Amino acid sequence: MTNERRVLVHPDKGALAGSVAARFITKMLDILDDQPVAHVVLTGGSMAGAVLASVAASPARTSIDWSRVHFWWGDERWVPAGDSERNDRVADEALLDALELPSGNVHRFAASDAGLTLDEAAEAYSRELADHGEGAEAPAFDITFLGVGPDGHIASLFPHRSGIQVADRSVIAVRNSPKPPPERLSLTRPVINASQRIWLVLAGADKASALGLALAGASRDEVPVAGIKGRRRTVFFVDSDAAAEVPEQLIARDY
Ligand SMILES: O=C(O)[C@H](O)[C@@H](O)[C@H](O)[C@H](O)COP(=O)(O)O
Repeated sequence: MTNERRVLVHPDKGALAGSVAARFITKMLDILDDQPVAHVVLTGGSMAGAVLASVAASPARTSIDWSRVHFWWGDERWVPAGDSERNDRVADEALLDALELPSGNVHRFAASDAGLTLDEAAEAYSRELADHGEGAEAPAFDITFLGVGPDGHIASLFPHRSGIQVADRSVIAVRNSPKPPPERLSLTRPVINASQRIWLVLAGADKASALGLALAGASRDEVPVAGIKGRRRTVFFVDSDAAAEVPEQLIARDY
């Protein structure tokens, strides 16, 4: 097995969501065969919603003992609980509401109306990560999903901002985000890269340039996704529009 980054191209968004959902269910079964608990990081964005909705719609999802799965988020927007702008709303509506999960398995970032400052909320999530880290600052996540912005941002780590360079903490408070809302919470790059598997899901022509640059060796300061690599596997699941600028030798077509 190689730890090189791989790009799997699908004909369109529907095929992409279905393929990632099917692989997720299969991989979760494998992981839970080998270990008592799995840790999964979720993301916001439309493709993440489509993947999770496809998991929810799959009859095979009942074969997973979801009580052994812990869900975390890569980033969150600093808005009130339940706000339609929150990244956890995407996951709740697409999948989590349909699963009978113990509440202790769902690890949300604090909401802006929880009575904490942004910095306190970052510290609270750091502590929660460490509580499940078995001695490390965070769990070695089994699967981390990431969306990628047209500017190459992942989680709330944006180009030419200090967040992508932070390595001394697991969670940062983000202010003046170039994408609204301005205040956010985000995992840092080292914690994301400590994941066993990182699955990036991207669709659309507006992602082609960022993906092409990242795979061609751009700096993480310029294109944050360029700095992302999991311990065992890093897979870019993309549609053909997003793949337009990927070097041909890196492409595997999944159809
Ligand atoms: O916090 C956010 O603003 C979003 O979560 C964002 O980071 C998203 O993940 C990417 O922009 C990809 O989104 P799409 O899948 O909708 O293109």
